[in-house]
Amino acid sequence: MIVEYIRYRIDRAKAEEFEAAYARAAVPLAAAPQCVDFELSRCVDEPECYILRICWTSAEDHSQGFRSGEHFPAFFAEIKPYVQQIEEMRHYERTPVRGAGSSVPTMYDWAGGTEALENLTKVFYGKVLKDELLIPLFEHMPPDHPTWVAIWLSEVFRGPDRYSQERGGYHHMVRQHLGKAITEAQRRRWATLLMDAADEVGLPADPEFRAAFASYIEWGTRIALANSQPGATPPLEAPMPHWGWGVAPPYVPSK
Ligand code: HEM
Repeated sequence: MIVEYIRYRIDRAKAEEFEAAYARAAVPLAAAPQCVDFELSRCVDEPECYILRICWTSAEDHSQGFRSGEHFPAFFAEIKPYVQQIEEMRHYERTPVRGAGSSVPTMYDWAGGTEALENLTKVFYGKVLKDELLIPLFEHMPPDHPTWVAIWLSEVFRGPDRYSQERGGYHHMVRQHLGKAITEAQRRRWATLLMDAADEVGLPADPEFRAAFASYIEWGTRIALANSQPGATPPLEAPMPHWGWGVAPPYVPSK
């Protein structure tokens, strides 16, 4: 992916016209398969200055694919009158320095932290040990298993990285599922009992949290099942997965 920055200096009297032209140009831009996303911002301190950021799948895709593609003529027709006002138009490579801020709470905090997740797994494994489909897999589990799963979930949901620091991270976890030959019926029961436990211990029940939580559990259980099949050779080293809110961040009423 490559980021293109285009800086404009637009006469204040033309600002409204310029923004309207870009709103129209956004339609063919959004339709172009080479375009990842884009955003036009106006400078608060110097309102004549605008910056357009466009992420392209690659510099070549932009210069060759988009410019000779079917969406370019409609895009260019709208912005052509402003080409003379461009002060900079260049591609930038992204660096690894990036991240999310803390304006949105982590799923870990929203869930209630380690205590809430430990409570969840305690109640959950109580159910597992009474379930005839799951007992064969878990009857010999060590007593601290629920705690370690809670510590894993805490780290996945952006809480403390204790599973990595104290247990061996992804490398340790992935090996626990190898050779277990988990069936689809067992996977589904595992996920269902976890959701029952979430209700029972009062994990936040808002649609946003439960949707994000369930999506991790669906993903994780499917991976556990795949990794557990006879002959499966999953990578034994990989970064710790982290899960966020996805398309629906938590609903916080405005004050
Ligand atoms: C999101 C899904 C899942 C997560 C996050 C998860 C997490 C974990 C973790 C962290 C461990 C190692 C705990 C430790 O460090 O001691 C583990 C072990 C294990 N998991 Fe999972 N797991 C998932 C899905 C499943 C499913 C679907 C099954 C079977 C239906 C399963 C069966 C097991 C078993 C049998 C062990 C070994 C228990 C033992 O030590 O005897 N897991 N899991």
